[in-house]
Amino acid sequence: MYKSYYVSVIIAAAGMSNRMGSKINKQFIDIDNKPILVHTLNKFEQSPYVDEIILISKEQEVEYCRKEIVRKYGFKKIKKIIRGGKERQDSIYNGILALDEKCNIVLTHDGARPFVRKENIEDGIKGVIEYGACVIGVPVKDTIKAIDDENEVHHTPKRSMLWAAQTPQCFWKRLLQEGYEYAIDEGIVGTDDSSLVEKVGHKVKMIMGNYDNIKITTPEDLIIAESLLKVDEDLKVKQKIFLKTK
Ligand SMILES: Nc1ccn([C@@H]2O[C@H](COP(=O)(O)OP(=O)(O)OP(=O)(O)O)[C@@H](O)[C@H]2O)c(=O)n1
Ligand SMILES: C[C@](O)(CO)[C@H](O)COP(=O)(O)O
Repeated sequence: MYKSYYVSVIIAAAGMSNRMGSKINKQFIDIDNKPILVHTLNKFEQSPYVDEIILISKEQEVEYCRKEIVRKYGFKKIKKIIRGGKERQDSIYNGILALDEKCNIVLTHDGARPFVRKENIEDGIKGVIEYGACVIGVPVKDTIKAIDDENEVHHTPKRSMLWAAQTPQCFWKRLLQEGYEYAIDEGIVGTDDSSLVEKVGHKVKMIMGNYDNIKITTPEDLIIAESLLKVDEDLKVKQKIFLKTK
């Protein structure tokens, strides 16, 4: 369907895992007997719309990723393993510099979001073709308060206008590059890729994702992750029983 496009995915896996407090990079922790990062990479490897994956890793983990992730699990679409930088933004920028010259659509994704669905990947690519830039996200469920330096509530934004941004975040390559170059020139640091593209003045469309596309950040997220996998397994068993009885 998208054969005239070359879709690259940058997977950021070079963080410090400070909030997880784990001795090893949180992305190497097993859930359902496989590292979190392997679950994430599988989703993109299996998408027929993805042409290449650029994996961003800490310098001292590049060899580990090559042997224990790429070779061991037989990933074919991972074309390069690139070292990350201090912030997520620096890591993604290193990935942008390493993209194949044929690339015209880029999806950025957190290695720590293993529950991305194939529909999110497809919706993201469609979103780029239609709008130029889009982010997968979900409407927030809590009431959000903006606070001041004294921790006093400054104001309460209207909840119906608030969405939580997830990844994948998806762009024409030239828009993403423009956003990142502008951020470097102006010294802007954002917590996601979209915010940099927004700063240049480009419109970014928000696309409905799923509440289970969590970013594994703190220890309790591991418990949630195991439960989500169990729900997945239960569903598969139910589907098999359903198909057998049909
Ligand atoms: N310099 C960095 C920082 C983050 N990431 C990646 O970006 C994703 C989202 O970041 P986050 O969940 O915040 O991971 P960490 O930075 O590792 O977490 P913490 O802030 O708790 O240290 C993760 O997959 C992480 O590995 C990265 O590639 N390079
Ligand atoms: C990109 C992101 O996952 C969107 O929710 C998020 O902003 C990453 O932030 P973090 O500070 O690296 O957790």
